[in-house]
Amino acid sequence: MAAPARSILKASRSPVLRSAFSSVRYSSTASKPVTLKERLAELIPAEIENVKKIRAEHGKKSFGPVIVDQLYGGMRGLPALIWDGSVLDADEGIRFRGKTIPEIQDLLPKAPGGSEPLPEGLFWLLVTGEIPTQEQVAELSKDWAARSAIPEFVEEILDRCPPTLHPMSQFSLAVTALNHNSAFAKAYQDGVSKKEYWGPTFEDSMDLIAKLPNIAGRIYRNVFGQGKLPAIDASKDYSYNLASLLGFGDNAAFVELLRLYITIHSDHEGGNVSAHAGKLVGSALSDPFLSYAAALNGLAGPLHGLANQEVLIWLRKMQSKIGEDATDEAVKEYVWSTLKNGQVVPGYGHAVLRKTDPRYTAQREFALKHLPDDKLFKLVGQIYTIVPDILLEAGKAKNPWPNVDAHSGVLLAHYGLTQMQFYTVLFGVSRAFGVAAQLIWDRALGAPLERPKSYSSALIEKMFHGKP
Ligand SMILES: CC(=O)SCCNC(=O)CCNC(=O)[C@H](O)C(C)(C)COP(=O)(O)OP(=O)(O)OC[C@H]1O[C@@H](n2cnc3c(N)ncnc32)[C@H](O)[C@@H]1OP(=O)(O)O
Ligand SMILES: O=C([O-])CC(=O)C(=O)O
Repeated sequence: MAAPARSILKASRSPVLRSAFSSVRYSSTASKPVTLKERLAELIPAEIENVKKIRAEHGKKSFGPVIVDQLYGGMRGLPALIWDGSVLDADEGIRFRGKTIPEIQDLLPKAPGGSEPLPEGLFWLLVTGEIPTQEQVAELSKDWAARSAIPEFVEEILDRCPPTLHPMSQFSLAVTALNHNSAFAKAYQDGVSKKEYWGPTFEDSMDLIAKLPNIAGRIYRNVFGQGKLPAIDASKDYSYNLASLLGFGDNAAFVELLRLYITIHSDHEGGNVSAHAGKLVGSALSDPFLSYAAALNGLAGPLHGLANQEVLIWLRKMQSKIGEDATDEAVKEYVWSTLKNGQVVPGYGHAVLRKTDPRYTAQREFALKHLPDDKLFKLVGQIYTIVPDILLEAGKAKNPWPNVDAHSGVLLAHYGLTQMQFYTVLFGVSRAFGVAAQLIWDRALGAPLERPKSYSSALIEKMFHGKP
């Protein structure tokens, strides 16, 4: 993050943002840790006041002009959204509540014997701005395990899907169907006051996250014929259970990989397609299941989350064309042929980032530790030395460096999760953490219906006709 943005965060009056930099709050009662919902209930009133104050002091201040190119250019750089869980700096990459990936790897609680952060802790951090205790994280694992069962009719929906239906479409169907039991939808019908929206949103968000492993596991086993689903183990953490549902519970390194994977894919500020889709749909007071299904439909696009599937397909095609131990020259030729065919190099470039994605680096470090001799990992490393120069020479991409998707599939494939059509489902499990955290805050802070202004080209021509 750029230095001014960092100091703004540090100087923030927001109790939530400020707490990311201050010491951890522990329970006053020794026997029972403060739950996430209790902590939220403590934080919300002060944050409501804080937002009021910001709007009173700065509400009429400008971020600068909006130019016509931004309307035609996918709104790049247009300041348009509030998103509290994370902020992205073009050069440094993502910070979760002010913390870099190496910092959260260091600070968040780990599983016994593990060295990667537990995603439960990341969710706590996204929601509260605070690093939870080991006990609080263990309570969250238990809570999610207790909420993890999916209704029988959702199981039936998944079982009836043809295996040829893409796993992301199945995922979105199942998440949409969870709205059947939405606490928010019910509370709204029952006439809940606006001030209470956050409570049922919190319950739905917790249910959503908790149920995703069972949905993902069922899709994986149905589509790829991997046999019966085991039961969730209430004594284990979220990532262990997800790994177990996929059939990899006895592989400790894979479980660690999932802990890292879910943590780093969780949030990438608010303007990316999936996060924004979730927030936008949530602004109509659609419940968290409907909102997150919208996010998943965006994540399923090849320029966004599906790129992790595309990377593996591209790498495998490359290997079959030029062999496993190809020379740099052969790789260069293959990359150029991709560009000359009018295709993008998947896993490279980014709408905001302008340097190597720190999530790529975190995954590379995991690979160096656990699978340094994997052939596909070596190819990924070789490509890193080749693609940026080619993209620069081609002269179009603003960012020639790799993003998170350039590395994730290689790690999953190493442990035997080779079905790349499934990869974006795992991304979707993780991204729910960030979208859900913001949905809770949006409802707590009374975020309004989103409705930006659009213009026709004819009107733009008329507005600026004859003006320099
Ligand atoms: C989780 C995530 O969502 S991370 C991103 C995952 N997506 C990918 O990896 C797909 C490959 N990358 C891309 O397509 C792009 O870099 C995106 C979609 C991520 C960002 O798009 P933009 O913000 O429009 O990028 P940018 O401004 O650099 O694009 C300018 C031009 O360079 C091209 N370009 C950008 N990245 C690449 C690439 N990796 N390979 C080839 N061309 C590229 C764009 O297609 C565009 O071409 P055009 O002028 O003919 O339309
Ligand atoms: O930030 C973006 O535009 C894309 C995204 O979600 C990510 O990189 O994780």
